[in-house]
Amino acid sequence: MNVLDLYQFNLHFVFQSYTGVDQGDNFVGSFPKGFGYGPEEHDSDIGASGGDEKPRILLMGLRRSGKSSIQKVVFHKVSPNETLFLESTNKIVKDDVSNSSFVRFQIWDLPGHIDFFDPTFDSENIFGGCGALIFVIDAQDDYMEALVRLHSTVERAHKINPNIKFEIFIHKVDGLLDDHKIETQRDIHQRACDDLEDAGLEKVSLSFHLTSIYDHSIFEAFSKVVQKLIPQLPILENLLNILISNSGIEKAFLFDVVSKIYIATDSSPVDMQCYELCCDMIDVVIDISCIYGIRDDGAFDSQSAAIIKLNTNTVLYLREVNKYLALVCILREDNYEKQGLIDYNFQCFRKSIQEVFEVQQNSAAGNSNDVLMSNGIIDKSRLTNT
Ligand SMILES: Nc1nc2c(ncn2[C@@H]2O[C@H](COP(=O)(O)OP(=O)(O)OP(=O)(O)O)[C@@H](O)[C@H]2O)c(=O)[nH]1
Repeated sequence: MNVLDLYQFNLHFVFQSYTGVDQGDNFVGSFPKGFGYGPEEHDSDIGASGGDEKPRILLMGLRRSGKSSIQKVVFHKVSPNETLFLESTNKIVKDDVSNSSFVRFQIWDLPGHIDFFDPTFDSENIFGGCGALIFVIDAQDDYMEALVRLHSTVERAHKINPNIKFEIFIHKVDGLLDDHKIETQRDIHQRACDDLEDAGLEKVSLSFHLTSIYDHSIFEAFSKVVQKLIPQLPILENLLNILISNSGIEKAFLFDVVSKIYIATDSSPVDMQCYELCCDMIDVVIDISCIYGIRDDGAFDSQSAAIIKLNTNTVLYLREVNKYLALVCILREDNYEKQGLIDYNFQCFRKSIQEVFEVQQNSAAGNSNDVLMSNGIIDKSRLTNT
């Protein structure tokens, strides 16, 4: 069920600006031209060299476990039902996700049948430049074979690159009852860790996520994977903490608009319903922009903003941070009375984010990590509550 239905809210839009897109080629709900991850999808033979310095995320797992579906749903806006007809992947499929400075990486979808001992499988290159390895396990199937495969994959990958982060997606949990989900996660966790311990690899840490393409869990899990690859994460979290504590905001997410993965949030726990609500708000804003927008170079600009008042005395507040990032906040209606303060604090927040970008660029140009560390601390006095 759509979360928006649950809340039965009265919709009050305040579009301070919606500079939209050309309507000719796009129907409502689609992403406008030039507002996607781009068609840079390459097929590659096993062992072909990547030759790109962007962080790499590998999608691995047995055949039909759901790897390609995850990639298509999260990064190409394919609807979950359409994945029923996806063909099996026979080669490594590389997908370049470069839509913002914070979210720049490649996803490599590896076929389920890969043989590590095949001489054409260049594991040094494939695991060597990899930031995170997502191993997908089909929770609706017998997972014993998948666990054996997971173990050999982790063993091999860790030997080549000890810095890889291993993320286990216990996938297709939409078919399981709540109790069964928890029990499956516990069992897989236990067995996978026991296997590693037996092999003397107890120091290798695995993270587990319950996922499905039929709800927001896959976006949430991907958000967490991507966040681990963002060196500026502590700075971003700190900025969000300062923003919410000075503005009477309950929860704030910094969203990558296209994928709807959140690249940072404040340090209060993430409630799935809040996350879904914020995702739905982004969809609504894009749809409205597509219908009523007047510009053809993107759905947003720096002045774009939207406010939705729910009949639960809650306000959703969305502001564009830049072309790719949006701040989405949830706050009580009473606190929204100080809109000027929130707007002012947001401007400071946005400026600080830009500084983080600039420092990152300077750092890349000067090839100095020190620059990032020394200049990355944002001046707290810019977020004021006076
Ligand atoms: N119920 C359910 N089915 C899913 C989910 N994710 C993927 N599937 C289905 O699983 C089947 C296999 O998905 P693929 O994405 O082709 O699997 P794959 O791992 O890429 O397969 P190979 O390319 O053969 O390695 C498809 O019919 C999908 O619709 C999910 O979250 N829930």
